[in-house]
Amino acid sequence: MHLTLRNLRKQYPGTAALDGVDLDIASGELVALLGPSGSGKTTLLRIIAGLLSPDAGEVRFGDRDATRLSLRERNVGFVFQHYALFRHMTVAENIAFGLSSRPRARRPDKATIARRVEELLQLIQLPGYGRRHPEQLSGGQKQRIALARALAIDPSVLLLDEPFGALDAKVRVELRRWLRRLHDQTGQTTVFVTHDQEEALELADRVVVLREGRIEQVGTPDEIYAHPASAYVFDFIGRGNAIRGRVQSGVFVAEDELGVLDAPGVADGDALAMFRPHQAVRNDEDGEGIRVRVSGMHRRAERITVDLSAGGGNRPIEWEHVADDGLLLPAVGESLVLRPTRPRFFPLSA
Ligand SMILES: Nc1ncnc2c1ncn2[C@@H]1O[C@H](COP(=O)(O)OP(=O)(O)OP(=O)(O)O)[C@@H](O)[C@H]1O
Repeated sequence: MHLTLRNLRKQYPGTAALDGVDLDIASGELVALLGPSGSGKTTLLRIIAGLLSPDAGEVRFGDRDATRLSLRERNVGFVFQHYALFRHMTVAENIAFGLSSRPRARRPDKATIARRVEELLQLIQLPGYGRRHPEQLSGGQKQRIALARALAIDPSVLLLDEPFGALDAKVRVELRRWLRRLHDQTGQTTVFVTHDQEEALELADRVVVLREGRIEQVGTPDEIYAHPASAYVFDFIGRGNAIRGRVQSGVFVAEDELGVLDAPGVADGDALAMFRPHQAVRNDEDGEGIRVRVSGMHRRAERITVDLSAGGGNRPIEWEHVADDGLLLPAVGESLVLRPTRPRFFPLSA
């Protein structure tokens, strides 16, 4: 099932939760909606689900205009952040719910439902859990059951609203890999909401970055990471350093005479130079780079971060290394020139 979203708008008093969203989602794609709190992710997901009506715009499921259809009529599977399992029901009854609550004419018989439940328990790798009750499950298991329940109805599209948001970090990582494998098996069109960029980049075929109710960029994880369309995306997608300055004839001159960087092909004007903490080298010889002073150093697992400051201490810069025995680190207090190996330049509007 492919989805087409056209010019979706949703206004709340004082806030445009969605301000003209256009998006095409191909059949079988796993798309992540990524953005900070308040950027409109949940509003968009709920409009796709039919839980919320847009003020304007169109939602198409395949060739069908679904804008005014209910959740049930759209036949979507939905998983919320907080396990919405029915506590008084067994796992099997929970998974069966969407099928067993159908009107009699469309309800499969008991044996068919039982077979489907068994299939789904296998698929989510929890065979034999059918008789348990939700309180006998871990948080991660509950979310897998919630997913099985959403899949039971053979949904046209699977919609997941921060499904792993309430789980601890290690379980989250395991579950997102598991979800990716499951998706590769089922090929189910899936839209996944997250504010965690690592989760989006690891899981999705394509990532949609939202900002204040608009789409800032859509692309594969590699495109989004390597070619962020704006300083906003660069910043949101990973850690980054930023230096203000001005580009003139292919050279970026950092403000306050902090240094210069080659900026071939970049348009003249005020700009922000951004680079990742691990994409920089020391370059005291030929002068291209930013003059900095080492203000501190800390180690996190296998990584060492050197804290630098440029221009009298008010511009912190992080320079990250993977620790290895031969590494020659500068001393705290030392001055050096740091050359970003892959800087990106974004125009600064006045
Ligand atoms: N029922 C509502 N009434 C008023 N404003 C709302 C309502 N629902 C959402 N909003 C506003 O719309 C904007 C988008 O909200 P939305 O929940 O879609 O963001 P989000 O990206 O999902 O955020 P989060 O990650 O915090 O869930 C926010 O500014 C929010 O305050």
